[in-house]
Amino acid sequence: MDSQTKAVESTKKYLTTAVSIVGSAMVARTIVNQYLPNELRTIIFSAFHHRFGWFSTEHTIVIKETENLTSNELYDASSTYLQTRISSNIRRLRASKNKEMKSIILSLDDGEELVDDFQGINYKWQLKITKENHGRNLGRKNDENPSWDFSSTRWFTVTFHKKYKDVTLDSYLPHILEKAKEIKVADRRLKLYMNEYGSWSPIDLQHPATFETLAMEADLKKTVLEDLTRFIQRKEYYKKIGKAWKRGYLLFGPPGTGKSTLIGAMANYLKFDIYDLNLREVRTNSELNRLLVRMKNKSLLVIEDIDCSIDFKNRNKNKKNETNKSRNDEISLSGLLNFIDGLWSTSGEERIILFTTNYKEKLDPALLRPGRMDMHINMGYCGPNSFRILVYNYHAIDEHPMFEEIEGLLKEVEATPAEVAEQLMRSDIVDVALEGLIQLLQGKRNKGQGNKGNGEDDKDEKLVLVEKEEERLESSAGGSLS
Ligand SMILES: Nc1ncnc2c1ncn2[C@@H]1O[C@H](COP(=O)(O)OP(=O)(O)OP(=O)(O)O)[C@@H](O)[C@H]1O
Repeated sequence: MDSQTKAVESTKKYLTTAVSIVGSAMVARTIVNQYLPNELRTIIFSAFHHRFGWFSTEHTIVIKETENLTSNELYDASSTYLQTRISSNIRRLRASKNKEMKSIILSLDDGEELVDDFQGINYKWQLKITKENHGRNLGRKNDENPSWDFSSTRWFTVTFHKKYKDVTLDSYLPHILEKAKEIKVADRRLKLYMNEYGSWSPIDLQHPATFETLAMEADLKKTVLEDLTRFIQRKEYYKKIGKAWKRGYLLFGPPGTGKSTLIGAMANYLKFDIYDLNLREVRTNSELNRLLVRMKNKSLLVIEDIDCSIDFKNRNKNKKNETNKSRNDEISLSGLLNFIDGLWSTSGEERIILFTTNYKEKLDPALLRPGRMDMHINMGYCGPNSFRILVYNYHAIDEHPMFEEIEGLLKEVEATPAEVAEQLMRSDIVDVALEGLIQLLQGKRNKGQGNKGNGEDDKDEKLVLVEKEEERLESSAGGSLS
C-alpha cells in the first residue's frame, strides 16, 4: 500500500469511528480529542463541528494544517485541489506565488465559502484562520509599534449531507488526494542532472520541445507516444512479471535529426527529470553504480553518443593485459545494463533509459539484443510531413504556393530537420525564408546529395520494435494487463 492509500485508509478508519461516536454525542470536538490518537487529531482537528446535534442533517469534517508532513497531506491536498475550484462568485481571494515562484495562485480567504460539486453532491468548503498572540514582544522598534509573537492556525471545514458520509470517505477525499497529486506533477519544474566528479549537478530543465512541435513522421510519432503512455500505465504488469518497470529506447540518426529534441519532448510529456550521463566522466563501475543509485524515480536516463562513450573494441583488446581487480571495476556496457536491471527492479518505479547514436552499426551487438532496448527509433532526414510541422512552428502557416516545390525537393535530397529549421528561422518574412530553403535544397541536389536513402517514406526502417521477449513474458504472466 503506498503512503497516499495509507493516509486515505487511516483517515477513513478514524473518521468512521468518529462518525459512530458522534451519533450518540452532542459535541464531537471533545470526544474526538479524547479518543483519537494524537497524530490523527492533527489530521482531523475535530471530526465534526458542534452543529451536529441529533436533528442536524449535515456533517462537517475539519482538516487542519499541521507541521507533521504525513498528517498535513490531506490539508495540503485540499488546498491544492480547491485552487482549481475557485470561481468568479467568490468575493475574497488571497493571491500568492507558489513555492517554486512559477505562477500566481489564488486561494480562499479567511471565512470565505466555496461550493464543490462531486457526483452531484454539494460540498461546502470554508477556510478558517485563527491568529494566536503568544504574548511576547519580539524586539520592537518603538513602544507604539510593538512586534508581537503571533502564530496562525488554518483549517478547512467541509460540510455535506450526512447521508453522503460513506461516499465522502470512500470516494471524495481519495479523489482530492489523487487530483492534488496530478496537479503537483503537472506544475513541477523539471530538472536536468549532469554528472561531474562522480555526482549529479542539477539545473532547471527548460527544453521547449513538445510532441506537437517535434518534426517527425505522423505514424512514428503516434507509435512513440502510445508506447510511452502504455508504459507509464503498466505498473501492475511489471510487478506481475517480476521485471523492472523500465523501458529502453535507442534513438539513432544523423546529427540534427532531432534525437535531443525527442528526449526533451518525452521529458515534458511525462514530466520526468533528465539524467544526462556522460560516460567519459565516469571512471569505474563503482562510480557508475553510485550515480545510478542516486537517481530519483520518474526520470529519464540519457546516454548520448553511446558509440563514442566507451571504446568497447579497444577495451576488449586491453583486457588481456589487465589484472582481475581492475577488470572488475572498469566500466562496461553489460555492467551498466545488468546493474540497471537489478537496481530498477527493486525500486518499483517507472524509469526510462535512452541511448542515442549517430552510427547504429558501430554499436555493441549486446545493446541491440531483444530485451535490452525495447524500441529502436530511426530519426531520419526531413520529409514533407516534418517540413509542414517545422514551417508551422516557425511561421504559423499550413499552406503556401512554394510548398509543392519544397516537398518535391525534400523527397530527393537529404536535409536534416535542423538544417530546415535553421533556414526557416533566417527571416520573419515567409517568402524569404522559403526561398532560402529552396536554394539550400537545390544546392544539395546540384552537389549530388540526392537519392535520399532513409527519408520519411521508408517507414519500415523508421521503427524497430524489439517486443519478442516482452511478448513471451507477457504470455507467461497470463496476458496483457494494459
Ligand atoms: N525532429 C525535429 N523537430 C523539431 N526540431 C528539430 C528536429 N530536429 C532538429 N530540430 C532542430 O534542430 C536543433 C538540433 O537538433 P537536435 O539537437 O535535436 O538533433 P540531434 O539529432 O540530437 O543532433 P546530435 O546528434 O548532433 O546531438 C534543435 O534544437 C531543433 O531546433
